[in-house]
Amino acid sequence: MNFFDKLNRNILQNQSLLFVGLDPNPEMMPTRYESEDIIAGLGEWLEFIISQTSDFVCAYKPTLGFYEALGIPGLQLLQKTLTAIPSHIPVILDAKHSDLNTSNIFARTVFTEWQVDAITLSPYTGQDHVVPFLVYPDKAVFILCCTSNPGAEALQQYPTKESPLYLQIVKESKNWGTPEQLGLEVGTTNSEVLATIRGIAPERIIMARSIWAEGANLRQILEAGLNTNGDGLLIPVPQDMLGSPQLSQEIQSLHTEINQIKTEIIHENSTCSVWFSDVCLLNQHPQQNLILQLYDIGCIMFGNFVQASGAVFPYYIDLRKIISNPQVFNQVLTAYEEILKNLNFDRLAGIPYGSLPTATGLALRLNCPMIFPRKEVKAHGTRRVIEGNFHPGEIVVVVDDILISGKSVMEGAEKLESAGLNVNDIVVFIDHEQGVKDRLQQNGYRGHAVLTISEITNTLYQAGRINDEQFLAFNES
Ligand SMILES: O=c1ccn([C@@H]2O[C@H](COP(=O)(O)O)[C@@H](O)[C@H]2O)c(=O)[nH]1
Repeated sequence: MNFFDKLNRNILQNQSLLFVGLDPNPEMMPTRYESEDIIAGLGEWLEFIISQTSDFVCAYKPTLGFYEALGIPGLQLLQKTLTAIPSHIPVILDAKHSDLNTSNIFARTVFTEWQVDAITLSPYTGQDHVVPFLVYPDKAVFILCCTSNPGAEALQQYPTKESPLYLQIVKESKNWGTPEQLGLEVGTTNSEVLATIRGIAPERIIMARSIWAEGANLRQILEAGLNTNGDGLLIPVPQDMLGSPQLSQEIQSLHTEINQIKTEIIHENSTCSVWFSDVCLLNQHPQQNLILQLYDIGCIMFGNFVQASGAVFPYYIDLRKIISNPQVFNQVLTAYEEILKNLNFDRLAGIPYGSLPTATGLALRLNCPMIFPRKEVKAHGTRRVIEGNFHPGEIVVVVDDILISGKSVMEGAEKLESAGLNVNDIVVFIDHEQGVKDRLQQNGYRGHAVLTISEITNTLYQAGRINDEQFLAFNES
């Protein structure tokens, strides 16, 4: 199970957004654990913390620096701590790793040997540093966006309060990994900072830090940091509480208080009292992962977009972007392939320009000759309407990105037919619905689509990527 699912399962099971920092800090260790053997005392304390809190948290966060500071016995203690954490609870190793040169080997050690589920990283070395951690698909990273340390302000707020560096980190790091694999670490006592980050990154898990430093206003923190589904925010258990012999009771009452405020906030924010979506939250679309990735790389946009026909749609699909993301491109090709393998054809044709890379990828994968009808015929050279070799009478399957009115794909098919080729099937990635497949049928073509636009919007809504307003705008269009 991947980090994201493991985390969400614990959030649900323990009804908790709380996480516990496991810091073997001798300065914070309660006196009742003091002994000749400091490592043994710290170990007992950490085991007590885990046993008292495991029913009330969604994750643990051991801080590597505290273990390292204790030398080799400290790293042995880390192993003991990791063993003591129940295996169903995700572990976020707080390493703030920042060295590009050691990133490959460090990622391998923490994820395959220590088997932690996620790690915190410093953003300064950029995406190159993050990639070695993201090649482990079940694991995740948290990017340090800001800290509450007053001395850090000179950097974090630079160059201006309106456009500070820490917000640039949030914006930039969103391009580095999917929301399932990349979360944000936000250390702040200021709920406005949290609210601004939530506004920029509505889809990310935010791991809040330092919120208790100035006597936190829990309600403000939750209002600022929760996502539209009322989660997506991890709250630290206050450090002082971890020294208490009544830890279990204290964490339980904090847990109750948070859930109570959270319920109130969700209730207050549910502005849509009469409208119920018909999305079934239990059924996950088989292509959910791919849909979310397409959304995250900017292939699916919501807003008011004018189409070629002049009509305004509440969304725009730009599948041309997939060529810049080989991992998503590959998955898209696999989805087309699933349909193509059941069809009968001699050649494959892409509709320029958007679908030429896809058709090329499929031709290579299926070892099938490719051709394409030109969009405009050149006034010089061969003046060919169809590029590539073919024999009249052959069957050609047409591949395109999205069907809106069906005009572009049918124009392409007609050019192929006027050259003596036969087109029976048209395969697209997205069907806009509203009768376009029937229109193809009336013109003698069978239309096939990997996804319909409503499957996409339902999935995005269900996953919290789009809000009620965007979802409603789509359904009313
Ligand atoms: O969201 C969209 C809408 C349209 N396109 C482009 O238009 C054609 C499909 O439109 P028809 O009306 O079916 O001709 C499609 O091939 C795209 O090139 C788009 O990319 N995204």
